[in-house]
Amino acid sequence: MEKSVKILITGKLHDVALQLLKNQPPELAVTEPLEIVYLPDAPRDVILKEIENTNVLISRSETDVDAPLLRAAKKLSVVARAAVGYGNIDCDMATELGILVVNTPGKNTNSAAELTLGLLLSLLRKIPAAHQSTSAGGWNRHHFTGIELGGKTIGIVGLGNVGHRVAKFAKGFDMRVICYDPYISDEVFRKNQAERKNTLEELLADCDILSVHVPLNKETKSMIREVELKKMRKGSFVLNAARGGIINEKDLLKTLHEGYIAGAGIDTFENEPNPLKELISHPNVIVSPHIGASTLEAQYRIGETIAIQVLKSLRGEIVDYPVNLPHVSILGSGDLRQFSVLTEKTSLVAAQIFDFHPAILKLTVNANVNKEDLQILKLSCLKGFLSHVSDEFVSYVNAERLLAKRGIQFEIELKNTLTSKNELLIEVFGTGTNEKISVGSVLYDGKFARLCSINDFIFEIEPEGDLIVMQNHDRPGVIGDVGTYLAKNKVNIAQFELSRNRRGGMAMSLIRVDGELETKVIDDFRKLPNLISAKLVSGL
Ligand SMILES: NC(=O)C1=CN([C@@H]2O[C@H](COP(=O)(O)OP(=O)(O)OC[C@H]3O[C@@H](n4cnc5c(N)ncnc54)[C@H](O)[C@@H]3O)[C@@H](O)[C@H]2O)C=CC1
Ligand SMILES: O=C(O)C(=O)COP(=O)(O)O
Repeated sequence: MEKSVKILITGKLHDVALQLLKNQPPELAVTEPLEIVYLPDAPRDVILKEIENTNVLISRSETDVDAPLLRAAKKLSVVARAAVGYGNIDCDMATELGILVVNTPGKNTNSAAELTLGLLLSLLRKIPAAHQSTSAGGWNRHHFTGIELGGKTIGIVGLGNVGHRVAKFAKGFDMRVICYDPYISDEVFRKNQAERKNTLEELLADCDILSVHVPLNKETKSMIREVELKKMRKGSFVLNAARGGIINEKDLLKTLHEGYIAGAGIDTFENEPNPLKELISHPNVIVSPHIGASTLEAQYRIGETIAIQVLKSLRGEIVDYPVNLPHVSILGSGDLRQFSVLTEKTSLVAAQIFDFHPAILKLTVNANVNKEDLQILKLSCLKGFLSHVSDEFVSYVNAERLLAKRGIQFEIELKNTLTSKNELLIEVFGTGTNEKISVGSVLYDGKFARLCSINDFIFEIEPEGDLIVMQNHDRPGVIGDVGTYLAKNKVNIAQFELSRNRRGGMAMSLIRVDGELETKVIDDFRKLPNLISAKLVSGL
């Protein structure tokens, strides 16, 4: 029976995602059948059980993808976060286990920013309370006198996707916008017409409304405590549509009780789905149940993007939004993709032919690629090498860590001497003198891949299927013996390439065979006359 790939979905997804996974467009089609298990409201114990044989997990913020869950997953290769914030995923553990984490940045930006403004207007114009009173038959116009946004100063912490959109909307309300974000350039501030504040303290002292739009991490957890809140002017307002805990909830509650902070609009809480009761029921607090991303439009974009990320990862392609991969700019580049496949195969050849303890793995690239693209070639090289020498599951995600664990040094060199073809050389050095092997390959026209050298021997052979790498004395009859032996064992030769250093000297042959070679066949092959060595290279 054909092996299927299990995709477990533990959060509500737009139907477009399910349809894309079920009816894959030809350019994203995967070979194995997909078993889609859609459990948007499953409790933890059910998820823990289901995860065991899951290959891909798609989740939203309610699923804690923590170390116990990741460890319980025996076959997991991708965690797809159908949104932006991935604080609910133990990315370090995922990396350790070689699991790729992807997300969908930018797809819910507008929705999150609109909700932030919605909370702000609701808060300053007391809309929810006015609604409640009026719909209950009341008509109390004086009680609901509010405050205008126009002319007020909003202090934004984090001028990223959501922050800059909030800034734009706030400008539309004639607000003054000031921001604190130490990680972005002056240019971005200028583009967003946001006044830069160099410290959080400066921002707090100068705003009427504080809105946080940073990820929750060690640095931002409780970055706004009582002491920070009290640096704001008395009667200021705060908004949190980012993550619960960025503004310390107990401290916020205290300043609300004291009347120091006039009100708060909150979408995200420290303890979801059971937020602090006193906070959510405070008369000056307006709340929503983490719905910043919950619009039809955002969910459509997220659903579409996450399904594409999952299909790309299953096809072994580079995904657009990796969370725990070094950034690579390979996107859409077919040539680079072919070149990275060739790099992996060349490295796999190298890994199968050296017979010393490796100390250094070196990749030399002679091609028209930029420095960022080199990163993907590096990972391909490490993956190819380690998938043969390591028993652990090797992926782009954990390849660097696994190499470091083995104490093997990695070197990389980029030469840009040729533009018409992409060449690469992989060298493995041992600790002793003369302990060195090198394997070279070339990609012609972005599609024709050839292995072209092993040490000083020159070839032109397709890196496909199984190869016998044979060293022999350059004497008459060797090729005949090899042909007869393989034919006797019903092994068909797909390609035979012979190279020698000098007449009557040493020769090396690469024999590409159809099908997989049995161990016994290669063991007996080594006993043929005039052979020095014969190595089997498989998995190409
Ligand atoms: N309520 C909801 O449903 C939603 C919540 N979010 C939350 O909002 C956060 C922001 O989302 P995006 O704008 O898309 O992310 P982003 O990554 O585009 O922006 C985050 C910004 O915060 C800045 N930053 C990081 N650490 C900082 C620090 N210590 N001090 C000041 N600035 C800092 C970064 O430089 C970056 O510019 C997400 O991490 C997510 O947790 C996002 C979308 C929906
Ligand atoms: O994008 C984010 O960070 C969000 O908070 C949205 O999360 P959700 O998809 O609603 O679980």
